[in-house]
Amino acid sequence: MTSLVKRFPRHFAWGVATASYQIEGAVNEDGRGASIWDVFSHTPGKILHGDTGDIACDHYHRMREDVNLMSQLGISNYRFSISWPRIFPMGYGQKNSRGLDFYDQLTDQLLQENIEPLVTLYHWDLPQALQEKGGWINRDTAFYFRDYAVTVFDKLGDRVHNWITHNEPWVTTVAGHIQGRHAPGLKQPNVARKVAHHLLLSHGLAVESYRDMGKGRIGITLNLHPVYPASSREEDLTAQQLHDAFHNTWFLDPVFTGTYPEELDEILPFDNDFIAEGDLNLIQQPLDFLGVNYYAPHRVRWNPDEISHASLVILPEEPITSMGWPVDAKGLTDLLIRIHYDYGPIPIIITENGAAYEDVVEDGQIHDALRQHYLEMHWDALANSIEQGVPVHGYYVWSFLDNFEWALGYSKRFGIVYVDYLTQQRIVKDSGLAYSRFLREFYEYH
Ligand SMILES: OC[C@@H]1[C@@H](O)[C@H](O)[C@@H](O)c2nc(CNc3ccccc3)cn21
Repeated sequence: MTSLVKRFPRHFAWGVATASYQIEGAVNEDGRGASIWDVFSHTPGKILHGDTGDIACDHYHRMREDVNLMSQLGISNYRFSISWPRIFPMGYGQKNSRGLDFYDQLTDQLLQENIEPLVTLYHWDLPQALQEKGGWINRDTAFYFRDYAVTVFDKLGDRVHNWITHNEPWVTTVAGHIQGRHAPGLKQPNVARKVAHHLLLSHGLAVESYRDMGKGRIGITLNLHPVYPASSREEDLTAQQLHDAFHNTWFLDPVFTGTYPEELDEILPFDNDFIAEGDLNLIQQPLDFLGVNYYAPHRVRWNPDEISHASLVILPEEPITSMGWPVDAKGLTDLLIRIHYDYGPIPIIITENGAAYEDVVEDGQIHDALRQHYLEMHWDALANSIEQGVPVHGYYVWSFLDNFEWALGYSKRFGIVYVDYLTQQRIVKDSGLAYSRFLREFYEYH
């Protein structure tokens, strides 16, 4: 392990990540408005076991304890998201000062513990009031997002200098509007291109506003996968191209080149009546970094019945996590090198990487060797990327705490800290202790 710390630059930002709806709870407190995830999780049949984020990790009431635990573990960077409906219960208009106060106090607590905040403005919890006006299908939502971002920049921008506009707009678009397995639960492929465009437009508007207000760094986080063909057959190579457009270049291209990939039109044709003059220039705002959420590669075979014309292939004997995702750290290196050579030397931050496994509490401990091994393999792959010239500036474990895993509720645990949801007790897992030891070695070496 010690040799690993030498392979990362001195100012590399090691951290942990969470998201508001997944950990906060307190959904009806201090003036918070409803989000689309409150509505979705309370809709029968949408979430495994009928779980909701009503309480989650009760982080809204345990914030100081949680920040203190990060500090005890030697964590010096924390990525969290802000709940838009805590700030604007109706999505726009009347601000909720008690909602702003929570994030103000969280920021101050982090800085007191010498933990650098990385703030995500949108991690899927759209105010329900905006969904009732069309949500991301409505172009107005992009401008409401800009106004929300400006309000948060104004409140926290003197102390928060690292910002992410959106977490995984692909998931909001596809899981939320095509597959229906995420909020708002729509199955309308014909609106997907418009939803993605409005999400990207809101990103560009927020970045443009930040350039007038702030002196820090701002980027976007995309969930990206290297895409490998299952064979060298022509149809599998075609599947690779279309799947890559659907999962990766649909969002990478507009953000970095101001264009949409032509391959996408084969699988999601659209009449571009929703693209206004200047939109793509706005979306292509220069960024300070690209956030990459990496969990696993995609190996694909041709399947015209799938929207991307590709099905995922899991090789026999290939190790998988309890999400069914392959464990392949080299995929991270392959992905970062591709981004670097296709989109230029944009600084990269791994804003999420982690694994869910079945955790068992034994004598008050959790011996999660598989998760620890997963993480260490990916740190090695990240070092390989840096050694091959990719400017990686940070890495955030998903997640600090076990939390509400969207449609899977509390059935999947990604945390390096175990949460007993009956008692809200936090127990640092072996992977969390290993991370702490690694961080200590890193800071001692540098
Ligand atoms: O699933 C684990 C995490 C999730 O808890 C985070 O909120 C989210 O940002 C997140 N993104 C991925 C990777 N992308 C993905 C999204 C939907 C289905 C499968 C993978 C994993 N995760």
